[in-house]
Amino acid sequence: MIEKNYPIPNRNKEMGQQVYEYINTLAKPLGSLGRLEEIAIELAEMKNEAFPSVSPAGILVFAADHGITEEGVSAYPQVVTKEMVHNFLDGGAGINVFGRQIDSYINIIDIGVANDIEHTSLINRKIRYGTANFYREDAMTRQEAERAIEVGYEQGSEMIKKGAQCLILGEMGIGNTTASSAILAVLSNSDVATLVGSGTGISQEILIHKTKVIKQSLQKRKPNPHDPIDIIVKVGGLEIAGMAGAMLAAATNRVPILIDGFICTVAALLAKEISPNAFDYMVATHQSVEPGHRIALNLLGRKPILDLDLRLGEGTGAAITFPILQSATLMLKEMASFDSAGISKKS
Ligand SMILES: O=C(O)c1ccc[n+]([C@@H]2O[C@H](COP(=O)([O-])O)[C@@H](O)[C@H]2O)c1
Ligand SMILES: Cc1cc2nc[nH]c2cc1C
Repeated sequence: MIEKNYPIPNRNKEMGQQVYEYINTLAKPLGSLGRLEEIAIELAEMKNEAFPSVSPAGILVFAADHGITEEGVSAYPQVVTKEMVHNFLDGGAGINVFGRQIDSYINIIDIGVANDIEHTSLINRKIRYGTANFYREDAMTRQEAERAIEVGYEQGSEMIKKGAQCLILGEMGIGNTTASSAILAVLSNSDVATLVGSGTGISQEILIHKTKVIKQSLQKRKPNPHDPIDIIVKVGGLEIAGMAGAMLAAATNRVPILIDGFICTVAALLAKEISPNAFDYMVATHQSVEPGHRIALNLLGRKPILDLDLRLGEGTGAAITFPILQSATLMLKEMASFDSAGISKKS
């Protein structure tokens, strides 16, 4: 069913144990840096390094359109995807601001926007001009779904070659909460109504309509819950598949994956379905307002670090959380020990 195997190494638990013991020598009450200590251990296990670094981060924003927008499921018109890509390229979007704040690399990738975009900084890897309307037909072909994962893998690998020490995956795609909700309903085998949300901000009336559209689409398309590629083919999104591919590249290279909001977490679930080991490299950064995000994170098995009522996407929540990961690595690198600082130990 899955044509490609990804050689993802296991996290090094022995390294984790070593770092745990080292943290206990630092000049602070035992365990007093709480989850920061857990994060430091996890990063050390992922990178197989006692003093891991997450700087610089590499941000990849995958942009694509969704044919399902024809059914009136978003608060904004499809053309906003293209307009926001221009905004990313001009440096004015939320992710640009937070990306600059953390001195990251940032690449904007057109993996399936419905319009042509001319810009020297744009990475044009367009697979098709938006997905098909999955209420009426499959979103894409199997070849396109596999290609989207491959493009993501290539983009992730390139960013890592450039020197990124962790990847932040972001997305832009009007209508992609509808695709993500459909994917999550299949993967979690739950009722659509329990996980669907207002995305960019639709009314209660449109939310009921969106729920119906997803339910009926799933009845018609019948995605195979055991075949992640088939789920992408039937109800997926090109940017969602691209993010999953980039996550597989990160995991293959022992690079931590900073998972953003609802759409990104659904991509993480797909990556985990494709290659379960990828899970070892995933850090859930924040809890989005979108109701399906809680379900997606539970299914993934990761606890988010922040809860700031965000629902923007683009990778913004992950970029905002990045300094916390950086704090964990600096704790390891720079804190003095009881011995070096001449501090008396616990009596
Ligand atoms: O990341 C999230 O949790 C999130 C939650 C709601 C909306 N979004 C963003 O909003 C867009 C999709 O919303 P919609 O209503 O058009 O499906 C898409 O561009 C996402 O980046 C993102
Ligand atoms: C303006 C705008 C910016 C976005 N960024 C991610 N999704 C978005 C949706 C809209 C509508």
